[in-house]
Amino acid sequence: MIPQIGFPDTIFALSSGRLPSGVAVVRLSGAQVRFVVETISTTLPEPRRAAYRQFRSQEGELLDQGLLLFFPGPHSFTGEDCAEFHLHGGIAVIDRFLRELSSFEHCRMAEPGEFTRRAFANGKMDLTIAEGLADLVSAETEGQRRLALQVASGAQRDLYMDWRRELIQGRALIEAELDFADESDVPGSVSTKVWEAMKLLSDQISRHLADGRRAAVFRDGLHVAIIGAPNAGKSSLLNMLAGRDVAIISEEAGTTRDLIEVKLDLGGIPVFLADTAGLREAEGIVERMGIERARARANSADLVLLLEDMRSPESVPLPDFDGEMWRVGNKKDLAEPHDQDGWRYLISARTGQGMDELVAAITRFAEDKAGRIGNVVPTRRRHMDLLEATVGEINEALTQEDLPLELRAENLRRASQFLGRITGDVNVEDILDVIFSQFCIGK
Ligand SMILES: Nc1nc2c(ncn2[C@@H]2O[C@H](COP(=O)(O)OP(=O)(O)OP(=O)(O)O)[C@@H](O)[C@H]2O)c(=O)[nH]1
Ligand SMILES: [K+]
Ligand SMILES: [Mg+2]
Repeated sequence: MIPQIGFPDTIFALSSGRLPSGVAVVRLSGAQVRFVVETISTTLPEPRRAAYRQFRSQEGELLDQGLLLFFPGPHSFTGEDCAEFHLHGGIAVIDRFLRELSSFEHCRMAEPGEFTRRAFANGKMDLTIAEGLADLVSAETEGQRRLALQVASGAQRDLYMDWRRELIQGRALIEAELDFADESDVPGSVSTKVWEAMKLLSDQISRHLADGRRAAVFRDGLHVAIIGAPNAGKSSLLNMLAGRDVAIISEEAGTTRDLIEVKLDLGGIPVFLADTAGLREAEGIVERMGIERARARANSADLVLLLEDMRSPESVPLPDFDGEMWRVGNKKDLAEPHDQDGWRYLISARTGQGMDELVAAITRFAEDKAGRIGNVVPTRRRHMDLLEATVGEINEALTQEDLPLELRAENLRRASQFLGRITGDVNVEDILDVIFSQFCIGK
């Protein structure tokens, strides 16, 4: 049985979404749960079975009626006694119910992520699984959901624990060789094998880091900027791709002054698409500022769509940009056949011609950037930093061949500690606040 770490407070929160809603779930965890449940609904229901009950205040006033579930510790999400009240999702209902819970001694509202933090403290999950759950709750695209689920199901933890075991074993072999050096007839033979294995491990972690840099696109999204001369049809293209009237369109050159951004979901990848001010020698200060923003945005984009009116492509002062840029010819509906040279894609932002091809191409570009989901990848900056530190230690051990073996074994020890910090097996007290504060309340 997992020993329960004694938290003094019983915590509760609205764990379901925004009110009003059909049903709202209020979750509790802690030592007072049995008492609270018995007081509000007279008796404790059978463990893990939904019971239909009336819920009453300590003064006997009817608060609501609905389903109640009781999960005795340690076989619960947090490892403590837990309960769930399924209430009517009215603002006043929930407000009154939460006030009632606060009136119990040692009961208080949970902090963001506090349920999961208790689950971690009680050995119910490692840190990567906790983080995967947070990502699962906040996943907005299919790609994010699949990555988060992979992490939440423990694939990342298993991989890092394997690597850590390998490091610990390597170090143990080297230390054994040191201890028994005099008796060994072929000194150095064991450690040679260990260093070979460590080289393979270091390469494997480096590849994993490279996959992680690609997969960051799932989290941070792909940034696409539409630039071009005034009246090329940039805002028309943005509206067409967004499927709604986000930006003002007019025949007046210089309509758009500010950056206008929409978020699309292309192939499960979040794509941030920005409409920008038309590039020209502007008279007015506001337009000049808008053009400055357009350039800055194009410079930091993963992909730039340079939009041109096919009938009269004007050369615009291009931002100096070394990323991917596609020339896209617009107003195909108005253009003559001989106007059609020199563009990668031809579209009409008014009629929608060529739009499917363009969207498919941006989606392919995003997918290439992100790599395939399937490999386990590090999903957070925190993982990347610690993995880089791990590789750094291993490589130091590998390259410092003239150093005494003790010191090189010490590098391996530090490497395994860095890995242990990812899963939370090695002292992580200092970072727990940061990690769990990013969760939502009620999780
Ligand atoms: N016929 C036709 N008209 C278009 C097309 N795309 C845009 N237009 C028209 O061209 C004019 C300018 O379009 P906008 O989308 O405002 O152009 P813009 O590039 O955002 O212009 P600025 O914000 O001023 O830089 C509007 O009158 C649009 O209706 C197209 O594919 N076909
Ligand atoms: K315009
Ligand atoms: Mg515009």
